[in-house]
Amino acid sequence: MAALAVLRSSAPARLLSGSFSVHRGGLASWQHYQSRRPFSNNKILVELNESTGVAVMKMKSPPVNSLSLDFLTEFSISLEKLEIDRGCRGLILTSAFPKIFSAGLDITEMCGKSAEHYAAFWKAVQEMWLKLYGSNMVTIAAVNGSSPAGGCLMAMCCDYRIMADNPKFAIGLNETQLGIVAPFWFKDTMINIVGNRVTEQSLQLGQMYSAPEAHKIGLVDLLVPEDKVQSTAAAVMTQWLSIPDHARQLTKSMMRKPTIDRLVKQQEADINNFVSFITRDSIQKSLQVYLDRLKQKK
Ligand SMILES: CCCCCCCCCC/C=C\CC(=O)SCCNC(=O)CCNC(=O)[C@H](O)C(C)(C)COP(=O)(O)OP(=O)(O)OC[C@H]1O[C@@H](n2cnc3c(N)ncnc32)[C@H](O)[C@@H]1OP(=O)(O)O
Repeated sequence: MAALAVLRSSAPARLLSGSFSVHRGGLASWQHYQSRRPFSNNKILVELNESTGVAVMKMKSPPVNSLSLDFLTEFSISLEKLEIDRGCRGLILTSAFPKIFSAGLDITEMCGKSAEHYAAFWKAVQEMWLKLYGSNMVTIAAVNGSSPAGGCLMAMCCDYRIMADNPKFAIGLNETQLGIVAPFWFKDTMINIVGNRVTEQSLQLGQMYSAPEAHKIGLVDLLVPEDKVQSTAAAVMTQWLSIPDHARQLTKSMMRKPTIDRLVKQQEADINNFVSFITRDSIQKSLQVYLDRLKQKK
């Protein structure tokens, strides 16, 4: 968080516009952030409304917004651009697809690859979490579909979660169902929202909650009809933005810094843990079985 605060205060918006090709239009128009990365397929669509200072980030990586290395890299770059843009105070994170917010980490990135690949992938997951959980902006997740594991983590990083009121949509940290273990910073993020007891049970059972259940345990803050998710997110954003930025940001930092610092202090060790865990034969087998089941379910 401190690092992001420094970035924000030291990088003038003029520099950002020049470096990253941010095109600004009239007051009422939406701005499109174009990524220049050659490997980018534009898996993330960002629209910044200059008059409100609110950006809507839509995840658009078919079929299910799984978090691949490319996706995570593009996500972190997009987020950093917004973070250093003084014209942007709030971020609404949502999905371009009805029914799926995000399927979580891309399981194919964790199967049959090299140790170097796993290390790079895990670093990208860490960076996504550090940037989103540590953001100075007001962040609201407009959860318009199911959101298991890494998808749930993304939503949990936000300041407020609004979910479509559909019992078919599920959210939760289901890692144990895949035979893997949510790392301590996933666990800490969840504890900070729903407390220790609910987190312990959820993580051990790999529990997925329907939208109404998630609301009941406080994992999501508000349920609204599917067609009202975006408009409600915008209305809630207006409320949050009525608080002076400096006071809200310092309060957010005070609440989240200890959790963030815990990972920052052991980022390398956490990558090594991940690599040695994911390269075990038994874990590779579990993931492959899970993936095969997913593909066969049709
Ligand atoms: C000691 C401590 C050490 C710590 C070590 C750390 C260990 C690792 C920790 C990892 C942390 C987080 C893990 C994750 O995030 S794992 C991902 C978990 N996600 C899931 O379980 C979701 C699985 N997907 C679904 O449930 C469904 O797909 C859906 C999202 C509900 C959507 O359903 P649908 O019916 O609309 O679509 P479906 O036909 O199922 O899927 C379409 C195609 O997409 C493929 N797919 C789905 N999810 C993923 C995914 N997460 N990764 C890769 N691919 C995915 C699916 O296989 C279909 O493919 P195809 O069309 O058949 O080819």
